[in-house]
Amino acid sequence: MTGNTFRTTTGREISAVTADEMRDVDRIAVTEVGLRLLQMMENAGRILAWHVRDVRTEGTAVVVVAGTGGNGGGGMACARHLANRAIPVEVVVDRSPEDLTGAAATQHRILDRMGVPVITEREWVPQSDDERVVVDSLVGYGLDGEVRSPVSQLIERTNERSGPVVSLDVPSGRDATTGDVLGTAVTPDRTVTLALPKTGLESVPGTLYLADISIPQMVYERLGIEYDRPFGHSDWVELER
Ligand SMILES: NC(=O)C1=CN([C@@H]2O[C@H](COP(=O)(O)OP(=O)(O)OC[C@H]3O[C@@H](n4cnc5c(N)ncnc54)[C@H](O)[C@@H]3O)[C@@H](O)[C@H]2O)[C@@H](O)CC1
Ligand SMILES: [K+]
Repeated sequence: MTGNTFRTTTGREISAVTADEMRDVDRIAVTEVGLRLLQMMENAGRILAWHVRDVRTEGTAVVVVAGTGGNGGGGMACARHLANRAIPVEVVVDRSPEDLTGAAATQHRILDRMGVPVITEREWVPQSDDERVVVDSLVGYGLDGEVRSPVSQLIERTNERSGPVVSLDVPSGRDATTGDVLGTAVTPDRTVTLALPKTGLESVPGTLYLADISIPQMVYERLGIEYDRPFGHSDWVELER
């Protein structure tokens, strides 16, 4: 990242945004364009599921570790798309499902009706030889400070896994704007960030992909953010490290 831009592996320049700028993008997309959170989340979850299938070795199961916000909702949508392809998937939520609200509660209810196993942090005691792919959808740009328990434990357990780790939007525990590790953070093999790359992703390890969640150019124009439609044939682009 130079200045405030990343480059795609095909040489296109892409603006990077801070967490506050991304919150503004989210807000304008909803209030001025009328996009709903569940629509953007569905794009996130579906493209994340593609990347999980891309890293997964045939026959390996997946565990999605989900928070209670938009990031968690994206992870649960991803779990649904994997279950629809008969890929063994289990969801670990960082508190009892009854405490989920909004979009995360909607995603959870669907998984529950589909019979996708959803367990709590206390019930997730992974074996050391657990080769499963771990999807990190605990927290994205909504991290409000040092990571608190039980999220900190879930981050540690995710890092102890030997299987591949895919983070949604921002590796949990990293400040989306500065990239600082706030206590502890997931070390991903790949990060699938949404709409525009976050400035804090510059020093994050692993490969980095940008996913299209259907936010139109007019939102960026409204906010004075340089944006020239990075998505062509594919729903995602790889960003240079
Ligand atoms: N346009 C966009 O950028 C969109 C973003 N979406 C997703 O929504 C996320 C933002 O959603 P939210 O604003 O709900 O926030 P997040 O989902 O990023 O974070 C909130 C969650 O993190 C937990 N949390 C926050 N600070 C914590 C701390 N210090 N210690 C422990 N837990 C902590 C909260 O309890 C909650 O579970 C993005 O990162 C992205 O993944 C998608 O839903 C689609 C639209
Ligand atoms: K995350």
